Parts: sequence; structure tokens; C-alpha cells
Amino acid sequence: MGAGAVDTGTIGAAFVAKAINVGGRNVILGIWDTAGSERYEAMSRIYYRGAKAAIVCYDLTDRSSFDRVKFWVNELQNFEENCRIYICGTKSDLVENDKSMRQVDFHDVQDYADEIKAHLCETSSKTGQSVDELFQKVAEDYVNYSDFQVQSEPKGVDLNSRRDLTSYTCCHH
Ligand SMILES: Nc1nc2c(ncn2[C@@H]2O[C@H](COP(=O)(O)OP(=O)(O)OP(=O)(O)O)[C@@H](O)[C@H]2O)c(=O)[nH]1
Repeated sequence: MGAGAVDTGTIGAAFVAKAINVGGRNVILGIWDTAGSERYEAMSRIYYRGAKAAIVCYDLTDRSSFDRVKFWVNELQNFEENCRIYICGTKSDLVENDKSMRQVDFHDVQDYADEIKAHLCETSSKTGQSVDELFQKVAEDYVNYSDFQVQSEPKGVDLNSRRDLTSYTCCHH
């Protein structure tokens, strides 16, 4: 955000594509950063529909933000059963510098993450701590566990193949 800009929070969503190497294979993650506010709940649903993974973030220095995590996790469990969930505590730089700033206990969240079978991490956008590791994990899980495998995609039609040509011209008059 530029100097003097007014922070209105995310409205709608922002998109970025990120290439990640998993065992020599290039995986392109399409990442939608959706608004955290429940005000935009219906709109956010449009963006995460069909998602294979969701990183649900909360602010380690704000207890109420963790309560909202539960709201979004319920949403995902109800509407996106094939979506893997990652729970992410943000602003880890602040709690590392001053432990009294921490409002959400790591072990409490770990218990919750275990319960819902989610991966948990704590990151900092400011220092970059654990951010790359988290996206790497998302990409690796996608490759290793996803039921959608690129190799199992149906092959395209080979227009030079006689067999294919025959089958695709048989209905012509
Ligand atoms: N110290 C510190 N501040 C951060 C960090 N991440 C975000 N902030 C600050 O927190 C405020 C909110 O950051 P945003 O990235 O807009 O938060 P958000 O969760 O994306 O907000 P919504 O999209 O509206 O839900 C800004 O003032 C950021 O500078 C972090 O890792 N460390």
C-alpha cells in the first residue's frame, strides 16, 4: 500500500500465479487472496469454489481473528469437500520480538488443526519467514495427494491419426 493510501482491507480478491518446483516438476499455483471480512463472504465463495487448497489466515496478535478462522473452515468443510486446509498464523515477527503480543497459543491451534486434519504454520509477510515453505508444502501436497493428476487427464485428439479422423468424421453426411 502506498504512503497516504487508506487501508480498506481487501475488497473482492487479488490473483497471483506462482511457479513451484516439486521433484523436478513445475507446478503453477493460481492463488486468490480473498477478503477476510465476513462482509464479503458471498463474494469470497466465488473465488474459492473448486479450490484444491485454502490457506486460512489469522493474526497471531489478535484473538478475534482466530475465531473467524473457524467460520471460514466451516464454510470450506460445507462447500468444498475436496479442498485441503492450511491454517496460518500471520505476523510472527511481532510475537518473536515481543512475546506478550501473542494472543493465540500455538498448541491450542495445533490441537484444532489436528482435529480438522489441517496443516498449521506461523508466517511473517514482513520478514518472509516460512512463507515460501508454506507454498512449497501446498504444491507438494497437491502433487502427492491430489486425486486430480495431470497424467490422468484425457489425451487430446491426434488429428494426424487415421483412427481419430475416422471416429470424428463418421457423423458427417
Ligand atoms: N508486522 C507485520 N505487519 C503485517 C504483517 N502482515 C500484514 N501486516 C500489517 O497488517 C495490516 C493488514 O495487512 P493486510 O495484508 O492488509 O491484511 P489482510 O488480512 O490481507 O486484510 P484483509 O484482506 O482485509 O482481510 C497492514 O497494516 C500490514 O502492514 C506481518 O507479517 N508483520
